[in-house]
Formats: sequence, C-alpha cells, structure tokens
Amino acid sequence: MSIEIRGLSKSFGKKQVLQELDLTIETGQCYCLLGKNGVGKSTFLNCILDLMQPDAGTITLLGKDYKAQPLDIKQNLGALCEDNPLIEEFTGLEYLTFVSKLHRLSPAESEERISSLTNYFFSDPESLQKNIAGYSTGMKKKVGIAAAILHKPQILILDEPFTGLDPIAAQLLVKLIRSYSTQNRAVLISSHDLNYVEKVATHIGVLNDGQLMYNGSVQEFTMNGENLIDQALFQLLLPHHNTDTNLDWVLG
Ligand SMILES: Nc1ncnc2c1ncn2[C@@H]1O[C@H](COP(=O)(O)OP(=O)(O)OP(=O)(O)O)[C@@H](O)[C@H]1O
Repeated sequence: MSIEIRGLSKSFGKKQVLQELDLTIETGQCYCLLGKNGVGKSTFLNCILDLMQPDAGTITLLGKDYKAQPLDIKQNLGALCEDNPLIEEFTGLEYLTFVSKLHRLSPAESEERISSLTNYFFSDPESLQKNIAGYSTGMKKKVGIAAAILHKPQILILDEPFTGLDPIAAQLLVKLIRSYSTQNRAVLISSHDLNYVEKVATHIGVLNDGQLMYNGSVQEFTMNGENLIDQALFQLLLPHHNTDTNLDWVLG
C-alpha cells in the first residue's frame, strides 16, 4: 500500500479540523478528496506532506514511517501545494533545473525531462526563459506540476491542481494523471473541479466535520455511473448545509 493514515487529528486552537481520521490508499489509485471550503482538505494534505505537524496519529508512506525515514519517503513523494511556492526570481527553466538538482538527476536526464515536460505543458517554451514573478497563475501552476513530477515519484499529491489551468492544460493534466496512477504509483488530489475529478478519480473521499463521511470507489459513489460526481456529492452534503437563507434583497 502507498499511503496509510491512522488516527490523524489536528486542531487550530479550539477548532478541531481532523478527528482521528483513518485512510488507506493503494498503488494504482487516484484518490480525490472532496469537501466544502474550510473543511480541512489542505490541512490533511499538509500533514501527509510533513508541512504541518498533526496533534496525533501515524502516517506511513510506501511502508515507511515518516518519523523514522523522512528522507527515503520524500525522495519518492511529489507535491503541488495549494499556495504553490516557487522561487520567483528564477526563470521557469532555472527553477526546474534547480529542482532536478535537488533530486540528483544527471544533467542529461534533467535536460531531457525538462524539455519534454516543457513541450507537453507550454505551447510557448520561450516563456520559461522569463522570471517566474511575471508568470500568470496558470503558468505558475504548470511549473509547480512539472516540478512535482520531475523525479517520477511513486506518490504524487496535488492540492487543487486544476484551479487556474486553461482547458487545454487541464486536459493534458487529466491525461498525465490517468496514466500516472495506473503505473506502480498512487495519486492523491484535493479538488473542487468535479468535471476533472470525474475524469481521473478511481476513489473518492468526502471530508466533513473532521471525518471522511464517504471513503470508497468512484463506482460506488456514483452508483455505477447512475449519478454524476457532483450529484452524488450534493446528495451527501446538502442535508448538512443551510439553504434557507433568503437573498431577495440582491436578486430583486
Ligand atoms: N495555520 C492555520 N492556523 C489557523 N487555522 C488554520 C490554519 N490552517 C488552516 N486553518 C483552518 O483550518 C480549517 C481548514 O482549512 P483548510 O485550508 O485545510 O480547508 P480546505 O478544505 O482546504 O479549504 P478550501 O476548500 O477552501 O481550500 C479552516 O477553518 C482554516 O481556517
């Protein structure tokens, strides 16, 4: 198994965001984490990425305990964080070269991989010669995704990967994720873009009130395709949401 979480809890002050959460993700799965704004999806991913310390619980990735073997794990982990931190003073090309050096890729490997990723995601490879500070949100997102997969990690964790991408780039990412997760790897995504989730997910998790209120296959979630993912999600979450508020003053 790729990712095994047991009893994960995290609070901010008095607000408990994650409550003794358990989750197992196997290789070959693309697990999509869904849920309303502020429900704790990024907190959950940040704990798995060791960017945030949980209050309790264990995280085992690729059979290894995070606390005992953090470096072994991180060599096999690729991540796109929600705030997508890059080095803005670098050009896109400099940044990707820097990341490939961190992963100790040979210069030839690095050049080949950056060149193919550039051709795949960027219609104008010249743009990678400019400083990241001047990039659009979507351009930055594409650089972040390329940096996450440069070292072919066995686990890929992407927080809101589709947000800000144009439809062509999003479709290219769909294609990449689909073939990526069918290899001996696993992909974990947090997303609100249900049209794209529909295209990549093998498994769905719905986070609510600190717990996974659904955790299972996409077939079961959609009742073998009878429902779309958004319909299934509405049915699950709507009873927990107040829809009675009257907005006549705006609409009238
Ligand atoms: N560093 C922090 N300090 C205090 N509270 C935080 C911190 N990070 C997150 N929170 C709170 O934890 C809760 C979960 O936030 P999180 O960003 O994980 O939600 P999310 O499900 O990813 O939301 P969204 O879908 O809007 O991106 C929110 O109430 C948020 O305000």
